[in-house]
Amino acid sequence: MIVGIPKEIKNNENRVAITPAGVAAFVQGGHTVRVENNAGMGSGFTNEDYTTVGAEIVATAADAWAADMVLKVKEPLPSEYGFFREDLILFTYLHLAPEPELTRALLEKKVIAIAYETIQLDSGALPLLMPMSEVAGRMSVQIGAQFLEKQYGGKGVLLGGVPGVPKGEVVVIGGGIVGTNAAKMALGLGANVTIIDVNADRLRQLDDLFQGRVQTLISNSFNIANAVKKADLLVGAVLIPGARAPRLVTEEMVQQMSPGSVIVDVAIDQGGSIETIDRITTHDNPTYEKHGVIHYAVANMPGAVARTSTLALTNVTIPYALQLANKGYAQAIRDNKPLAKGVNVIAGKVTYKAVADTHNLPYAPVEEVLLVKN
Ligand SMILES: NC(=O)C1=CN([C@@H]2O[C@H](COP(=O)(O)OP(=O)(O)OC[C@H]3O[C@@H](n4cnc5c(N)ncnc54)[C@H](O)[C@@H]3O)[C@@H](O)[C@H]2O)C=CC1
Ligand SMILES: CC(=O)C(=O)O
Repeated sequence: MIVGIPKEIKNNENRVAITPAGVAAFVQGGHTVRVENNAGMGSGFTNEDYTTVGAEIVATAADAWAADMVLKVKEPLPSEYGFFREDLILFTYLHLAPEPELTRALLEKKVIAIAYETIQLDSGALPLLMPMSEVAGRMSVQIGAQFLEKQYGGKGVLLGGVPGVPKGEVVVIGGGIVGTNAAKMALGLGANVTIIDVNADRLRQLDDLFQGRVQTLISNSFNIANAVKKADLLVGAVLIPGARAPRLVTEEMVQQMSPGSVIVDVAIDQGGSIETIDRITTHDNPTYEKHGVIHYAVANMPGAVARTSTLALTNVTIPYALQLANKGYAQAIRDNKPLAKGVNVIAGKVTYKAVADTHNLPYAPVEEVLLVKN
């Protein structure tokens, strides 16, 4: 199989979908890997690092997309839709719920679109989202701490306080991977931390994990309103896999926050969980102010710490990509239930229910589509 690795083109997206170690594994399996010129530079991998282990360097994005399977990091942008074609295997983050146009383009061109973020183990864990959620969760607090500083427009609160002075209040909505990692960092800085989740069992686990050092609250609008009001830093970290993020924090709640507070909505890649977040921001221009509150809504946060993120991401994506290459997509999907859950679009059908429901499109189970297709 020919595997293509285009250079990422999203604003400040420095990650790349393969490392030299990944190339070596594909080449050992008898595959050809075409890496776009300088695709790895943002993560510290030179063209030579790739050619040494057997990759071909290709000059243009079109050359990299002319492959049987394209591995990427972020969802394709409109300028890349022209590379779609029938039976191209596209393995990447897709986040289709807030992306109707991308969904339509993948359907029309009958791409086999497999989303990292919906591959799911029987335990419910999302193994290809997890490492980037660890990164973004940790980053959310360091970013929030920075924007709380006066010179960045914040209210001038040090999250850990100092003896004799109140600590900062960090409120995290969603106690999964992002939320847990945000809480770890916030506690490490010495802040007061509240975690809100809809799943009471998850709150019990968090209470054990943090040995009572965080306040846990069940998610309802009353608890959210009270917690948001006192937050210096609010982190949005909810997820319903595949679906648009629920809007849990209303504009009225944001108006109750004190001026110079900061919101970091990590869940923006699934559409965002805060009503006043009405746009995706970029690393170049990461914040805007509304009701005196700083809003941060960057959808590719890990791109800023690309070396760490590329290594962490490819550790988990490449084993699945190798199965797709070694067995062919149909057999790989049949053999691997978690991988099958990653298939969002195939043969012009939406095969992930939450995506179909969000866009009011018919849903077709992937197993049924494969039966008809092959
Ligand atoms: N902006 C960025 O660069 C990045 C964004 N993300 C995104 O962060 C979000 C969170 O990801 P993970 O932590 O990995 O997900 P997760 O599945 O580990 O955790 C989500 C949590 O939200 C909770 N939840 C669901 N509905 C809720 C509600 N109504 N109220 C309160 N809690 C609720 C769930 O019970 C779960 O504990 C996802 O949208 C993910 O794609 C992840 C990495 C990077
Ligand atoms: C999860 C995701 O969208 C990212 O790492 O950019």
